[in-house]
Amino acid sequence: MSNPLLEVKDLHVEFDTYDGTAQVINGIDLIVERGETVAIVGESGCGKSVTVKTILGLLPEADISQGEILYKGENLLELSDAKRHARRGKEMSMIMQNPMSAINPVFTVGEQMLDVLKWQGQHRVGITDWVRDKFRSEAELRERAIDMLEQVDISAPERVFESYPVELSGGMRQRVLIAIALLLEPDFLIADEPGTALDVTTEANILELLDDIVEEHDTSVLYITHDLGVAREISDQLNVMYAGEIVETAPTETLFEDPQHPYTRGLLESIPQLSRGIGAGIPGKLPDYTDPPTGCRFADRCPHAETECREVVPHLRRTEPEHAAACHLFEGDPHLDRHQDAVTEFPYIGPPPWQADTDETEVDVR
Ligand SMILES: Nc1ncnc2c1ncn2[C@@H]1O[C@H](COP(=O)(O)OP(=O)(O)OP(=O)(O)O)[C@@H](O)[C@H]1O
Ligand code: NI
Repeated sequence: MSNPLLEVKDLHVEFDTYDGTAQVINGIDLIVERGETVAIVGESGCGKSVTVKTILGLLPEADISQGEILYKGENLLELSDAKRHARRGKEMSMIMQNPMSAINPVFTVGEQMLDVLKWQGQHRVGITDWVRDKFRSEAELRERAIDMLEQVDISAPERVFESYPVELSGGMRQRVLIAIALLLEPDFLIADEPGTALDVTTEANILELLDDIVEEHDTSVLYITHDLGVAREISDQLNVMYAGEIVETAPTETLFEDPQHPYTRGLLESIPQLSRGIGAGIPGKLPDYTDPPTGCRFADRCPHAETECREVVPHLRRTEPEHAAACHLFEGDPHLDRHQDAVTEFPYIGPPPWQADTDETEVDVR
């Protein structure tokens, strides 16, 4: 059977807020196979960052009320802080959403890179490695850091090595962050919207770069984005997230060819409006996490919602061998039939946007 690198099972994450308990993550299941790039897409506030920060153990204020996070078969939630920290150092690495907040402004790029090489690497290595690392000369470490800067396509690596973060452009800083994240050759890389702070061309470059590096080092990646186009480009498996739940998951191409959940379909249809943000094409907004709906969290925005949808939580279920959706329209065969009707009457579910384009072209030609 499969032996995934990461398996998140029925994860629930809550926060205490002034308005009460915010039930942000509501039973997420997630699998990252070895060597695979998995994306999570969803609109702003749907819980993407909370999910990845929980995986990395970076949210001490969060209450993880239920669930398991298995990494190489070991439940991270049961590990001591020290052990978790060690995993994070070598095996897992993260590229943060905001490059400026993730880099320390008072140290040069080089100082920060050397720091990672000297200290973080130590947690993971055996004693022989440790002794070897300890006596490895500063010059050697410097060489390795500069080599990594070169690998992320920084053309003047020596100069960047000596620079302070403020002296660099946003794109350059993001490259530096990628270099730092890859320094210890992690098995697992989490990238939380590494492109958001950048202009489109720079983002495309960064994506390409990440893709190359990941292939070369056989790294598994969990990639967070609110951009379906980006997710399509970079991922093998796609998870659509809505209000702290995974509402649909499938191999990326399958998901684009046969989107099933009404939310996914809404997202695909609103691609032309992406400049206004994902989800902007779907009327309504995310529910209040301190007072979430009883049934489907998307029901209020779903023109096809029925009584059952408002009363019963739809769980993620397999609809095809590699495809799962959390929607009552897909529960059992009779419901599948019901879905066939829904396809024609559902306002968001016309033909997918790219097919609509093709049809139009054909009409023009005639
Ligand atoms: N430490 C916290 N305490 C209380 N609520 C939090 C905390 N961190 C996040 N939240 C809430 O959890 C929800 C999900 O936030 P999250 O940052 O995961 O969204 P996101 O999907 O990453 O959005 P974006 O695309 O804007 O980054 C939000 O409503 C947010 O206010
Ligand atoms: Ni986020």
